[in-house]
Amino acid sequence: MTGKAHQTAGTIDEDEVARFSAMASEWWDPTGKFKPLHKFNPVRLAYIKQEVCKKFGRDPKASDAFKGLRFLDIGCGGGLLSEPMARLGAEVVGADPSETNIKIATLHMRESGLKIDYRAETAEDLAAAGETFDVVLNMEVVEHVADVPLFLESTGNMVRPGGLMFVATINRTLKAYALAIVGAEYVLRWLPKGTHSYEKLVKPSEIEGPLNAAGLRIIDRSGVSYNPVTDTWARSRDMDVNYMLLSEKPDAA
Ligand SMILES: C[S@@+](CC[C@H](N)C(=O)[O-])C[C@H]1O[C@@H](n2cnc3c(N)ncnc32)[C@H](O)[C@@H]1O
Ligand SMILES: [Mg+2]
Repeated sequence: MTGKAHQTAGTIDEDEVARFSAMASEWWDPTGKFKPLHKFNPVRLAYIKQEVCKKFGRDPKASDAFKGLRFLDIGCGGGLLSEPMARLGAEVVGADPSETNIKIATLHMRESGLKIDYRAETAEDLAAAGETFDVVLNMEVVEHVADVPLFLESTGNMVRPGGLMFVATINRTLKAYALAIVGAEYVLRWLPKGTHSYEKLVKPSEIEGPLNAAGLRIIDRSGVSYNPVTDTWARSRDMDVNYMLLSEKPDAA
């Protein structure tokens, strides 16, 4: 510790953003410090595809299933979600307060031959600019922000009527402390020590309240659980550790 005062501004916790910037070169290394996100990707991408296609009446088999839909990937990091969305035809804004992350994401997007609107901005900046989206992806970010209600309100307000928001995070339970912090950081070393702090973890009710206040309605809740035999993650009913919430904004009357 440096003894320096803990700096926060709006939803930004400077220590958190600096931690991600320092690891940014590893975003696209499936065996590096972001290995858990690479491992999560199949289950979360399948879920997003299924739910977006259901909501917007798209054919999940179509290569351009998301054509004409505008997505926000908030806290996009290196773009592990932005790229597959763009590949399905979505118009994607990827935003992250870390300039370093945005540089890495932009380089990788060019190598992939995709077009994504990457911005080093916060949710509150985008909301203040009046941006709106059909789908907001809010994945593994809420446990790293300085002001959870402001973050959820800002992202929630940007969902268009008839639109969706996906939130994924880690619950604040003893089981999550044992598995997602002690297990994943200290025993298995899947993540660098200090990646998650127990007191910053967020309970589902602490997400649902602010989302309801922003006019969203929760339509699905699921756990995401690890199977050590297959070394894969799958959706489950156990929300005690990793979980996802899907919410929708009702159509304008
Ligand atoms: C665990 S990563 C998740 C990356 C990406 N969403 C994914 O799931 O692949 C968390 C990201 O949140 C970003 N972040 C931290 N504070 C933020 C804030 N206040 N607003 C938006 N993003 C933030 C970090 O820079 C980092 O890229
Ligand atoms: Mg996390």
